[in-house]
Amino acid sequence: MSQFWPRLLAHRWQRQFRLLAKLRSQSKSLRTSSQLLQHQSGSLSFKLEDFPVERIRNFSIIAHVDHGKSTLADRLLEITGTIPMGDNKQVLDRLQVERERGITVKAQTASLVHEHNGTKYLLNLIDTPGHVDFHYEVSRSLAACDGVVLLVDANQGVQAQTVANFYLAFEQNLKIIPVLNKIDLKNAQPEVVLEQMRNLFDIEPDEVLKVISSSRFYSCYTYVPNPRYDRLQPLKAFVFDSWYDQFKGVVVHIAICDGVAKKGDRITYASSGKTYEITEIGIMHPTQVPSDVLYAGQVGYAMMNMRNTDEAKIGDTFFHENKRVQPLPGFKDATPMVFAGMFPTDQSEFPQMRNAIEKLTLNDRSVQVSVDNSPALGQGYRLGFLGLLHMDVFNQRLEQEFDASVIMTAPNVAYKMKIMGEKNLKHWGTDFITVLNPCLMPDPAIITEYQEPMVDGTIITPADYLDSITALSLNRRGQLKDQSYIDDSRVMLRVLFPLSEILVEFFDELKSLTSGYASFDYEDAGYQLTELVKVNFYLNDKDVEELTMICHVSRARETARKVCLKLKDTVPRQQFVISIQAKVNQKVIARENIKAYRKDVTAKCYGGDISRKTKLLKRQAEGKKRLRKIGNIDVPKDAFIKVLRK
Ligand SMILES: Nc1nc2c(ncn2[C@@H]2O[C@H](COP(=O)(O)OP(=O)(O)OP(=O)(O)O)[C@@H](O)[C@H]2O)c(=O)[nH]1
Repeated sequence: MSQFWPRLLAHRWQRQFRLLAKLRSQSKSLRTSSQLLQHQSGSLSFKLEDFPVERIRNFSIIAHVDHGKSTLADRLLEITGTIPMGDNKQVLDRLQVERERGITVKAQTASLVHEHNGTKYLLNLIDTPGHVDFHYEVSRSLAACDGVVLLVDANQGVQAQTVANFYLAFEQNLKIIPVLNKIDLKNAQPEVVLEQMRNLFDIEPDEVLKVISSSRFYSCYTYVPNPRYDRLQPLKAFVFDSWYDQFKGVVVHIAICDGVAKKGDRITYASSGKTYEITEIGIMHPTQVPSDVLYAGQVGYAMMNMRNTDEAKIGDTFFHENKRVQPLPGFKDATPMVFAGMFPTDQSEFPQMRNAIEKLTLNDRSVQVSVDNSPALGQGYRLGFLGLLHMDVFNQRLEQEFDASVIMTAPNVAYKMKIMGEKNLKHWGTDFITVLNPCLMPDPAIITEYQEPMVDGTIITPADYLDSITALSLNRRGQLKDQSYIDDSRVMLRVLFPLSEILVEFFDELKSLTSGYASFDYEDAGYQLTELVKVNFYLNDKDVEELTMICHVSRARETARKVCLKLKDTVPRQQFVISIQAKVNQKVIARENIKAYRKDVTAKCYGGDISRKTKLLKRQAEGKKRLRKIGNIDVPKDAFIKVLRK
């Protein structure tokens, strides 16, 4: 039945449905928040003034995926009476995408008060994501901390992200409190894991706290040093996160270094010189609770009637108007690894999509945004992400939090190319260009050198799988750099991979080869010389630009064949034969044919009902508007997406 519905109606209906689902999920999370707020009676039961820096502890919980960070945060919130005791599960994972996927994608802050040996402490804890794609969140959070709790699962042991997170904290000179978690599990091997920690991090077994569901954890914050700031100095506040609240506008997360910030204060941002009035200020307890004031060493949120989302620059410093202080160094920009085009499903929705992207990137500064245009998909953006999961989550958040309906093209990496010829140098403005969009790759005749992005991969695996992992790595053009045992039966491998080789299905293959026992993490390793080709696709000799791709010489034929087959399945038959070809430098490397088919929409109308025939022909004409004409071939717009999606 639905195939006879006008598409627009179906599209509207889908949007309505999404909106309804969104409202339902919002009211659910509002219920949870209001329960929490009721528990807090809407105000704080303590005074922030009573917490000088000596009685403040700011720390992050860091670990590999699923090692128990959010659960530990739940227990701490309960033990300190911040939330009622009960069946609390990952309370700080507030986003719908986090609840649905069961992973943390956004670092979340909570301030709590706990009494230890007769002294009350103000704890500010940050629950961080574990997945490599969100490591920017972790590194940003560490800027507001003096220490970290490094959690290790006693069953799984040290994993690839444990190593990455350890070094992140180590390089920032933070106090590391090692905690062995899940020691209640039947298969827990605390002795083996302690040995791994000694081998890899030089941490002695007696330095490690052993906990079951965090029951003994609460006292470990006493090992975190207190912040070294001064309440009596002029105000210096550091902005380490920001987000857009539908009702309240732009909200910033701040760490007060020196001085005191109060509601009504006029403050100036170091980077823009713009001045605002603080309209609300408070702490996350664990939801926003106004306190009207924040003192040196404390962490909280503030609102200041910003008109544009780009005014809340993460990494910025603010101070009292006319009382300028030396700003803090800020953050290094994230280096995007994967790029993809993003277009509205309907061009008339471009303004809504732009608005949604602006608001969401306020909460996720690791996304790089530039304007893009495609002949088939219209006006849109080219976005840079830290990985495929990051790209997927961003897409889902756009739909769930902003009701934006978007199309994403296939992901690609950024290649570098050296070009020659004076005319070309003038045209490009440089002899070394970065190509983010394969369509914009110059003619290979003027390219003298190709470079592709590389990553340093860390794989931790039981030794039994060593041979199959080595074979997989070689098949992905990996170069084995190092191999060492971290205990009697587990090995850590360092492999240099071309980034393009680990983007698609590598992780899944690794997991299935090792029955889920291997873990993988990677970091940027610069660029390396390579051999690349541009593959163009043609339908009856017409170039289909949006399918153009750049790949390694050795991969061209296999990739081209896959895309041709997918096109054959996706492009509807027409009244003539369609030839599909993939070419490199005008040489055909793969081809398929789609047989002719004569479609007569009026065929089912026997008899002479002319009005029915006219109606069918009119509907067919309307349908053509949604088609992209390539030469004389009508291709539905979603056919590209189906082909581009791997
Ligand atoms: N048996 C046992 N299970 C635990 C313990 N701590 C956490 N878990 C379980 O481990 C799973 C993962 O816990 P999370 O707290 O979501 O892990 P996480 O590190 O926050 O996960 P990401 O945010 O996705 O990286 C959940 O099913 C928890 O119930 C523990 O001490 N013992």
